[in-house]
Amino acid sequence: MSGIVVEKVWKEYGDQIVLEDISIEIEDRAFVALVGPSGCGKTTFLRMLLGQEQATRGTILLGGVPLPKEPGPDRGVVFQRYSVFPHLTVLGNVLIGKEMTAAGFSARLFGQARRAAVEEAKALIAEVGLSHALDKYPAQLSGGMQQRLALAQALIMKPKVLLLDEPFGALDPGIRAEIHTLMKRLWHENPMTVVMVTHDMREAFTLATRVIAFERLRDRPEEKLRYGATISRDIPIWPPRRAGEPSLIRPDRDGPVQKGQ
Ligand SMILES: Nc1ncnc2c1ncn2[C@@H]1O[C@H](COP(=O)(O)OP(=O)(O)OP(=O)(O)O)[C@@H](O)[C@H]1O
Repeated sequence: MSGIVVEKVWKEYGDQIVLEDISIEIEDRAFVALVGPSGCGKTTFLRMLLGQEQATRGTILLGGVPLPKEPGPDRGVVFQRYSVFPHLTVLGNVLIGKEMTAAGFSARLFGQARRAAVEEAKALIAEVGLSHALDKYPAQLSGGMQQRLALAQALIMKPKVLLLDEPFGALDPGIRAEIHTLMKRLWHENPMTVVMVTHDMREAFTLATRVIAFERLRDRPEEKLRYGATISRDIPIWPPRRAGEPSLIRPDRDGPVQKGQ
């Protein structure tokens, strides 16, 4: 199970309260979009889910158990940029997670284990439409291709939760629409919960099952540093989208997406 429960979470840096009293239940297989003004703490929240930052107060549960205090293979992440390793090829970038976990310190796989990992990586690379670029390096790829690669790199570890920090924010509108279709397909096909930070409301409403807005509700100058952002809106998408299920009302918009679309 990949549901997330956030209970009375606060995040403070020194005197500055970034997030205050956040409580939310994110159901298994949801696709949550986090929106809100710049600097209100969306990335900080995502980094807490990743395990890169710890809550100052409160608890976060993943699948009913406390979140480990460091990033792990159960949580994949894709940033707006720099998610992939520049010195590894497309294939190398997708294989690296498997190599690191299976082979530990030497970061090498051998024999049958390597062949199986290469096959799995190639299948995933095909899923994201990069089969023709197996031996290319990230610098030789367009921005959209790099983000497709970053998705494949995260997904090979079969994360319970995929965390996306404005992953498509730097892409041109046409490329962005294509990658949205891919993202929908990946969410329908992989048993994971997705939490995505975005500035783009259209993107939020195109992809998500639920849109959560963070906001600093009290913003008097004298209180500026002593109040953090909290959840100001929690909007379920209607008609509802459900992972892996065609929608009776809007199958073209909300149902599983065919490969090649
Ligand atoms: N490691 C840190 N140390 C101190 N302050 C930090 C740290 N990380 C973030 N902050 C502060 O926390 C606040 C929220 O930052 P965060 O990046 O989470 O906001 P955001 O909503 O993601 O912003 P944006 O939409 O512009 O990316 C900012 O005031 C930032 O300066």
